[in-house]
Amino acid sequence: MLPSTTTRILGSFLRDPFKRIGVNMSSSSNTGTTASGKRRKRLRVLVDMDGVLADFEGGFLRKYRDRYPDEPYIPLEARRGFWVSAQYSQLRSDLCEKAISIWESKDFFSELEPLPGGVEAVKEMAKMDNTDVFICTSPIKHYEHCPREKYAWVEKHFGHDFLEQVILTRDKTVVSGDVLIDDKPDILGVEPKPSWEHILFTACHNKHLGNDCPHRRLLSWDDDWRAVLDSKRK
Ligand SMILES: Cc1cn([C@H]2C[C@H](OP(=O)(O)O)[C@@H](CO)O2)c(=O)[nH]c1=O
Ligand SMILES: [Mg+2]
Repeated sequence: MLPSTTTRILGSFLRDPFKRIGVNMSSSSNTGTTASGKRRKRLRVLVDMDGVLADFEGGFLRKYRDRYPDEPYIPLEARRGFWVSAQYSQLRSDLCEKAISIWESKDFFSELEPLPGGVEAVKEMAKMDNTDVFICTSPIKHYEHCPREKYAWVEKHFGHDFLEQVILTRDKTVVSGDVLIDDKPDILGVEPKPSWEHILFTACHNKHLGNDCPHRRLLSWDDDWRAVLDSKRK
């Protein structure tokens, strides 16, 4: 049985008591109404976590150098390719294991520093009319610490209620949305045509990609993310 309108509105209020319920009520489908009476598209924004909100690369390098002070390392300016372990194994094959040991350790994900402006931007998005924001992040398969620590990170930086907005998935192509802001250049999965447009968030490992990479970019959270969202409402 379909939930009644009241149940849906109540559910939406309980999920986000700070959102203006009046706007949600006028948007039982995916549209809302502006002050001028025009229908406005309701937007679903998916925001990646590592490399977009949380500083995976910086956190990795710091802990790798602390644990293996005598081993060679790759400075962030020299990072190429999404997978850290792939580049470390090119440096010396046994460094692959050492790199992996860092993000499989307890406290790695929970202690990542926020990237500048990211938490503030997502909080602002979440308050915008006609906008639903989700943090869409992939856990590593070594699951002892990572999934719990990703939730702990969101709770620490956004508060307990925002846990409602977390999507943990290894396949982001099956998640529906209008945009996915993500630092991984190739996001593949079982769905060949994901509903979202991938906006590539610039990171040390992807900034050198030129025309090989067809996506629109956000250079940082200082870049005009509001314009990107507006472009998807039209
Ligand atoms: C192994 C590895 C993981 N990650 C991140 C990406 C995923 O998080 P996210 O989806 O939040 O970006 C997570 C699991 O792969 O760890 C990197 O960014 N670089 C790496 O080299
Ligand atoms: Mg990422």
